[in-house]
Amino acid sequence: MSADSSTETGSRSSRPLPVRFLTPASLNLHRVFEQNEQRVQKRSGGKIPDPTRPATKGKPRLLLMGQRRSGKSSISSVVFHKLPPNETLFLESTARIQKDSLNSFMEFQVWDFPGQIDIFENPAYSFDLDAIFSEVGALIWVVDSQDDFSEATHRLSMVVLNLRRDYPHINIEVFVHKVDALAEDYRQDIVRDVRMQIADELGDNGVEELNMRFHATSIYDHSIFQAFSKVIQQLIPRLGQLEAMLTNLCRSCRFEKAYLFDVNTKIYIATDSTPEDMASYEICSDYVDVIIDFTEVYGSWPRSQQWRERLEGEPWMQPLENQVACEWAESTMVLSDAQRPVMLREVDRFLAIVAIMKEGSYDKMPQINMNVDVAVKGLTEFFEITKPKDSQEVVNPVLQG
Ligand SMILES: Nc1nc2c(ncn2[C@@H]2O[C@H](COP(=O)(O)OP(=O)(O)OP(=O)(O)O)[C@@H](O)[C@H]2O)c(=O)[nH]1
Repeated sequence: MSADSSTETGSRSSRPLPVRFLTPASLNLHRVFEQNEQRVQKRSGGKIPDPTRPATKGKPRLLLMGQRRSGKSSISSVVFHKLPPNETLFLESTARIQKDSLNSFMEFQVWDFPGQIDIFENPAYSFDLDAIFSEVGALIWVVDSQDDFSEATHRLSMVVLNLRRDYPHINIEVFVHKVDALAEDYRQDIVRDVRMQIADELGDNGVEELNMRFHATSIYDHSIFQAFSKVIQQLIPRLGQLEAMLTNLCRSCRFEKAYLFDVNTKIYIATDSTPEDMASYEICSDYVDVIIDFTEVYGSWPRSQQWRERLEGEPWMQPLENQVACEWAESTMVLSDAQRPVMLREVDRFLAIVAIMKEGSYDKMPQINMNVDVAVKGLTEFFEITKPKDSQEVVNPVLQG
């Protein structure tokens, strides 16, 4: 879609909005980097992803591990291949490690491990641990919350004990999964139980610090995308600077909330510093869906194609040769219930800024668009600066029994 698809309903507020102009000076990223370094260290407890460390040297790898039928393949299929959640009922059990290379804003791989294989204990299999764990960005351990999870927590504890000496940098993320069957109030109780079981097991083995994060997830709502967003954000060097840019944009444009989305997966790779809430993520994520559906029907392509195919080919808003050239995609819509405009602006072929604006700010769209232009330039420069120098894939053969 090349044109602005702005629509507006309801009355506009006459109250003038103090929309500030961002200037190109805001693009002095090196200065911004320095200013924010301390703040980021404080917020992340000193654990900033270091772009030079081995885990992110090549294509970062996400490992999906856990018990049989815990939902690993379903998660991968729903998040990265747009499989409708109901269709995961027909997925077959994974027999071998499934390696998926994803061509997204950042190149990374997802390895789906068969639940029945215990790579540390099963003598029938011989694994080159270095080939598996040396390039890992995060190990995602999936626990089925609808099942007895004592075996799952025990196996995770064994994995942690086996990995901590040789691969201490690996981020371990625990997805307490299938929480859709649990009442809202009960979900955090289950997460707490899982956490306590793991803490007890590790404590019995002399490990006091529980160096992992827990997420309540389900493929039937947005929680799985939110959890993956957190996982991916750990892999982004200088995430704090991205957040600072979005916070700056929110202040200058009076946005309530802004996200930088990977449109293909609907993972958000950064947001501003205001507290995160599921509702705003859902609105923005659904808006990405609307725009994608709309462009499939009315976009600049000769025929409707799958989004994935387009991403692998031309940029998402590439105009046809015989059409008037457009430089980017943008869209604004006013939600009829809350009178709050939502806007989307393409950053590059993979990324888009999606923001919820304050009521009445639609009147200020020209200034807002100019500020967003500056932010887009800043983001483009950010990714240029932080692009890994040596992003060539390191091929590590994995021995399978
Ligand atoms: N209710 C519910 N069911 C889920 C969810 N995620 C996955 N499932 C179901 O769990 C079952 C097993 O899912 P799989 O993705 O095949 O599990 P797996 O961990 O890959 O299993 P293995 O390949 O045997 O290791 C399927 O019937 C899915 O539909 C979820 O969030 N909620």
